[in-house]
Amino acid sequence: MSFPSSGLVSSSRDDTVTRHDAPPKQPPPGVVLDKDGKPCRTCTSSAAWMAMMKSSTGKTTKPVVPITTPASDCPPDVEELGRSTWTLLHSIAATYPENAPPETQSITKQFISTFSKLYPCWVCADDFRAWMAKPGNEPKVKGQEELGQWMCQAHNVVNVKLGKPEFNCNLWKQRWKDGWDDGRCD
Ligand SMILES: Cc1cc2nc3c(=O)[nH]c(=O)nc-3n(C[C@H](O)[C@H](O)[C@H](O)COP(=O)(O)OP(=O)(O)OC[C@H]3O[C@@H](n4cnc5c(N)ncnc54)[C@H](O)[C@@H]3O)c2cc1C
Repeated sequence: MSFPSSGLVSSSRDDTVTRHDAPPKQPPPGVVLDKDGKPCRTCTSSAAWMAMMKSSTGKTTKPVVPITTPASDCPPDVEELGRSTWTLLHSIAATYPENAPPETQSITKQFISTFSKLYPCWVCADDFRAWMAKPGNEPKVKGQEELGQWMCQAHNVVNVKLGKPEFNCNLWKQRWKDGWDDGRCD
């Protein structure tokens, strides 16, 4: 499926901005388009994706049973991708050295920089890179506590953007390393 020549501003991974000249055509509500005008699945919630599929065909695909959420072995939407990625990123912080040697600090900075260019939700990646580029927001990689706090702060920026509550960063280690003090993870 494609939405050619959307007329909308769309951005690409190399930070160029493309304007299509054809008459404007709105993407379906909540659906983010890629630079080539095709819907970006990893930038879109599964609810918006399925609504688009339904409206484009007039019916759900393979309607053996009413489908309200995709099967668990479908390509990830923006939320599943995000949850999996935060799990990886916070887990890296949770297993990071207390005091990282220079080589480890260097590869961690490289990893975060590369990650922010390759993240499959391009709108998310663009915003993440823009936030990191602001003074004071560059990755803090000297040791575990510093990296964990920075990751928590970065995650909170996205939480706020999405209208979600901020996470208490004093608790990041219980959530991602030690388990909760009440013992439910033991
Ligand atoms: C770099 C990045 C940028 C993103 N940008 C966007 C975007 O622009 N638009 C969009 O729609 N989605 C974006 N996402 C996805 C979004 O952040 C969520 O992952 C997604 O909405 C699913 O949210 P969730 O409520 O299931 O929990 P998530 O936000 O995925 O969090 C998973 C778990 O982490 C814990 N947690 C929550 N906040 C914190 C924190 N601050 N520190 C430590 N632990 C925490 C909680 O226990 C939570 O259940 C982005 C993801 C990443 C990795």
